[in-house]
Formats: sequence, structure tokens, C-alpha cells
Amino acid sequence: MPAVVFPPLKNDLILRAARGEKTERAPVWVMRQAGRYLPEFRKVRELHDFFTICRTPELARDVTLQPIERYTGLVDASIIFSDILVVPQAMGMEVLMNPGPHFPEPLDTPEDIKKLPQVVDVQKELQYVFDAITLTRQGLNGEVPLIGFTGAPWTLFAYMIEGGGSKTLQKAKTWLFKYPEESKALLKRITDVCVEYLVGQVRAGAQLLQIFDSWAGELSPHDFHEFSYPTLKQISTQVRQRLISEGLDVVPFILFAKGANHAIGFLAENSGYDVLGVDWVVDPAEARAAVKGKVALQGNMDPNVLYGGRGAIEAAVKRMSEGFGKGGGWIANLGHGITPGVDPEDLRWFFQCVQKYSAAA
Ligand SMILES: Cc1c2[nH]c(c1CCC(=O)O)Cc1[nH]c(c(CCC(=O)O)c1C)Cc1[nH]c(c(CCC(=O)O)c1C)Cc1[nH]c(c(C)c1CCC(=O)O)C2
Repeated sequence: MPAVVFPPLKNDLILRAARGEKTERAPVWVMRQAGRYLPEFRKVRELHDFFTICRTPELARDVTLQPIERYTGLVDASIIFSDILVVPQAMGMEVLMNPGPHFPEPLDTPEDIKKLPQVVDVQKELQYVFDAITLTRQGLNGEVPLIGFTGAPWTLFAYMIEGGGSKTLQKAKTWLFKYPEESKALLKRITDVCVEYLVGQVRAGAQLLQIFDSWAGELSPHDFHEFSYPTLKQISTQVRQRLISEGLDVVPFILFAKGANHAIGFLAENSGYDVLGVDWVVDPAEARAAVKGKVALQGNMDPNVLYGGRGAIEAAVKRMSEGFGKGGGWIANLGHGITPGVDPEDLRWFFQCVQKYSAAA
């Protein structure tokens, strides 16, 4: 299959920062930047169900482009509109969004794994995401790079067992501690699908890849190393090998292991990711010290500061910029996704403040 030719890229700030280079200012984007805080997104959502948007490449493209159009010149990356839960769907599970994620038939015991198909044809099941990526790359016209993503195996495993959000992850942890071998086997199956899925996204046109391990911080350091880290390492190793052997671009890999701040020094040294995303519970200067310049960092303002008004936003961005410093290798972002109640003009102010305070002296 010949590679698709895309319009030339006009803004490569995030690609340079992801490689650890010094940049004229920090590139900036926010997680969930196409989402319910945008009135133009809510309008599309009135007409279409959430997963219908994900599965209709033209709609996914239009929604991905909404924040790029609204914040032209202020935002430095786009992220494909989709969800981490398309992977469990591809593995044969039903997932609804009403309004949070809901699995009518979660995995109760290891016996239930038998209900899932043995082989997953990732190319076929997730073709709609690949098509959305290709269409979005065309639609972006080179304005900013496009990020592809997947959920991390541990986070997806937890959703597949809990059947939705959970405060304690009691069911998923019961699996880990009662059925460790079966848990590792299921984690491995999810990992294999993630590898195929990420390679397919680069083939389709993704220019960076982010792995969301949203529930990494629910595991003790020991259990993170036992159950999550090996899958994250397998992903970075195998995806890189596959990109090289297929002659595809070896794009930067971003790992957002939310809450696993105990591990960032280890991850910087060993994980094979170019960028580590950090949440707001870690101090920027301490994160910098922990990773010893081995990786770039992404983050980390508390998303709730966006409710504090312009003064609070400006002060937090100034502090964050001073903390990460002017050495380069920093991608400004929130420490987690933007939430539905934020005023889009306050997000504009966040972007403007990053541009001002992160500018190299
Ligand atoms: C855990 C997780 C999910 N999805 C995702 C994660 C990892 C990041 C994180 O920890 O937040 C990732 C995700 N979900 C969505 C994106 C799109 C790209 C982006 O703009 O960042 C991305 C990268 C769209 C979405 N995913 C969802 C929405 C809102 C649903 C709607 O439109 O009704 C959007 C825009 C729904 C969703 N999807 C999920 C939840 C828990 C929810 C409900 C809570 C919420 O609304 O924030 C699962």
C-alpha cells in the first residue's frame, strides 16, 4: 500500500520539544481538547451518539479540527477524536456511553475471557480510526501535528473488568491478586492489540503517539512494576521495531501514567518513551530533576485552575513555566483532561499565558 502524501507541516514545535530540543517557547495542547466544554462540539453531540462520531471519519475529523479552528496559532497539536474504549470494542466487548462508559457484560472471572474472540483483526475492527486519522491529516493542512493514542493495557483491563468507572477498582484488583497469571495473560492480549493499533495509526498518518495509563496511580509501586510496566515496555519496544521494519516514521512516544509519579525516574531511564506526561501532584522542578534530562516532560496544570479566573490561570502558568524552566523538552498541557464546565475563553487565556511565560529569554 503506497504511503499517503500529506500537506507539508507548518508547525513542528511539539515534535522538536518531544525530542528534547530547546524550543523558542513551549508547545501547548490540552487533553480532551475536542470535548464538551466547546459549544460547537455539543452541537454535533446533539445530533450524533458518541461512538457514532468516533466511527464516522468525517465527523471525527470535523470534531478534531474544532479546537484547531477556534484557537488558530495558539495550539500546537491536535489529537484524533476517539476514545480509549474502542480497543475493548475491537476485542469483542460492548461499550455504551451513557453518559460515562458502561459495559453491559464486563469480565467477571477468567472464565469470561473465553467469550472474547481468540484473534482480533485490528486492521478491520479499527479501520474507521485509521480512516479518521488519514482524513484529519488532510483536513489539518499541515497546521499542527496529529497525535494518535491508545489506552494502556492496565487501564483498559480495569475498564473491561469493572464495566465502567470505579472509585476503588476492587474488581480489577481482585483479578490481579487472586488470578495473577490469568491477569497477565489478559494484559498480554490487550498489549498485542495496542501494538497493532498504534502501528496502524502511524501508517494512517499519526505524527506522535500517546499512551493513556489513567489508572496507573491506583497501583502500588510494586504492582505497577509487576502488572503495568511490562506492557508499557512491550508497546514502546515492539511499536518502534515495527515502524522501523515497515519503513514508517519513528514518531515520538508519549507515556501518560497518571499518578505513577514514584516511577518517573525509572521510566525516564528504562521505558523507551520520549516524553513522560505528569499530573499536577508532582512539582515541575522535581519532575525535571527526577528524569535527569533523559526524556521530555508534558503537563501539568491542575485542570481545575481553569475555573479560578484569569488571575489564577496566569499565576499558575507562570509558576509552571518557571518550574519546567527554559531548557527545552517541555510540552505544556494540563495534568489531566479539560472538564465540561470550562469557559472556552479561559482556555484561550491559558494558551496565551503559556506562549508568554514559556518564551525563551
Ligand atoms: C479514561 C479515558 C476514557 N477516554 C480517554 C481516557 C484517557 C484519558 C483520561 O484519563 O481522561 C481518552 C479520550 N477520550 C476522548 C479523547 C479524544 C481526544 C481528546 O480531545 O483528548 C481521548 C484522548 C474523547 C471523549 N471521551 C468521552 C467524552 C465525552 C462524552 C460525550 O461526548 O458525551 C469525550 C469528548 C467520554 C469518556 N471516555 C472515558 C470516560 C471516563 C468518559 C466519560 C467522562 C468524560 O466525559 O470525561 C474513557
